[in-house]
Amino acid sequence: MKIAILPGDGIGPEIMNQAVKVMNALGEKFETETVPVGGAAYAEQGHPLPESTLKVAKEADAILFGAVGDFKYDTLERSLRPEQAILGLRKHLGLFANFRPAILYPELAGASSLKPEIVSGLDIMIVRELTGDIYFGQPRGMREAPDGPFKGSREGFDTMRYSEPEIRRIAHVAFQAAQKRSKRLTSVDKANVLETFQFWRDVVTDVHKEYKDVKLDHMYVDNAAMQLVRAPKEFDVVVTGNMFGDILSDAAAMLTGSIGMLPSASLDANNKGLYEPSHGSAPDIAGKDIANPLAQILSLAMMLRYSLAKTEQADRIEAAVKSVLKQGLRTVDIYEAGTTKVSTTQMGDAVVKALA
Ligand SMILES: NC(=O)c1ccc[n+]([C@@H]2O[C@H](COP(=O)([O-])OP(=O)(O)OC[C@H]3O[C@@H](n4cnc5c(N)ncnc54)[C@H](O)[C@@H]3O)[C@@H](O)[C@H]2O)c1
Ligand SMILES: CC(C)[C@H](C(=O)O)[C@@H](O)C(=O)O
Ligand SMILES: [Mg+2]
Repeated sequence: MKIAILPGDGIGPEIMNQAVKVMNALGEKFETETVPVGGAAYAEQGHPLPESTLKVAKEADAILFGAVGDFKYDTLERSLRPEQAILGLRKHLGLFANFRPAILYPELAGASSLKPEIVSGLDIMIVRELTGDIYFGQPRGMREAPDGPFKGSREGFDTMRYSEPEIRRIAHVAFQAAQKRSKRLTSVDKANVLETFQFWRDVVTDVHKEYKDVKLDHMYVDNAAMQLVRAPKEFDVVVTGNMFGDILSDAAAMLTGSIGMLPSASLDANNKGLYEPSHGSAPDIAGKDIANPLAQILSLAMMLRYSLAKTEQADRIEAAVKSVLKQGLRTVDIYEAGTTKVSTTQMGDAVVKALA
C-alpha cells in the first residue's frame, strides 16, 4: 500500500510533519513517497502540478495533502498558480465527492464563535461536489463585453454548469451517507435564481425516489448560511455544489472552534481518495510553528478509514486527538484561558504520546 505525501506551501509542510510523525508512530510500516506540489513545485520545477507529482498521486493508493497557495504567486498567470495543483488533482483523479465533517469536540465548546448551547454536540457532514460547477465550467476568461449596457468594456466571466450524471452521482453519495447517519439530507442550492441549481434540485428530488428512508429537504444557500450560524444542529448531512460547499464548509469550520480542526476526504467512484485539511496554507502564520495540525492529523485518520480500511488505526488517532484536547492542550487558534498553549510541534508530539 503506497501513500503519496504532498505537503505543499505555507503551513502545509509544518502540519504534514506532525501527521507523518503520527503515522510513523502507529507501529505499522507504510510505504510513502513525498513530492512537491503548489508553489513549492512551481519554485522547483516551474509548474504547480508537475507530471512527476501527478504520476505519484495517480499510482498511490491514497494521497495525504497539506495545503497550497501563497500570496506571492497571486500575480502569476492562472494556470501556474499554486491552487491549480489541488484543482488539477481533483479533476485528473475524478475526486468528485468531498466529505467535510464539522464536529465540535466537547472540550472546544468555548472556542467556538457561537454560544455553547447552540453548538455543543454538533456533528454535521457537508458533502461537497468537487469537480464541476463554476469552478470548471467553460468558457471563462476576460473579454470585451459583447452586449448590455457595458458593451465594449472589459469583463470577466465564468460558466456555472452541472450535467445530470454529475448531480446524480453526488446525490447518491449523499443519500448513502445520510442512510448511515440520521437519515436526513439537506440539499443546498439557489434554484430561485439559477438554472443550474433548479436542475440540481430536480435531479436530487428524482434520485430521492431510490432513498425513501431518507428525509430530504431543500434549502437556498443564503438561508443555509444563516441557519448554519443560527441553529447548526438542525443539519445532519448537507449536499451541495462545488462553490456553495466551499463557502459553507469554511463557515461550518468556525463552529467547531477553528478551521484548523476540519479534515476532509475527497473520493473517486472507487473510494480512492485525497485527504486534506479544509483550510489553506495560512501564509499569515507560516513558519512560526503555531498552526493547528489537528485537521491534518484527522485527515490522516480519514485516509486510514476510507481508503486503506484501517479502521482500528483511524480510531486510535481520533481517540488520541480527543485525549490531547481533554488534557487541555491548545494551539493558539483554539486557546482559551485555563488551557495550555502549545506549538504545532508540541501538539503533534502530544498526539503521538496519546496513541493507545
Ligand atoms: N486546499 C488548499 O490547499 C487551500 C484551501 C484554502 C485556501 N488555500 C490557499 O491558501 C492561501 C491562504 O488562503 P486564506 O488565507 O484565504 O485561507 P486559509 O485557510 O489559509 O487561512 C484563513 C485564516 O485561517 C487561519 N488558519 C488556517 N489554517 C489554520 C490552522 N491549521 N491553524 C491555525 N490557523 C489557521 C489562517 O491563519 C488565516 O487567518 C491562498 O493562497 C488560498 O488560495 C488553499
Ligand atoms: C484553494 C482552493 C482552490 C480550494 C477550493 O476552492 O476548493 C480551497 O478553498 C478548498 O476549500 O479546498
Ligand atoms: Mg475553501
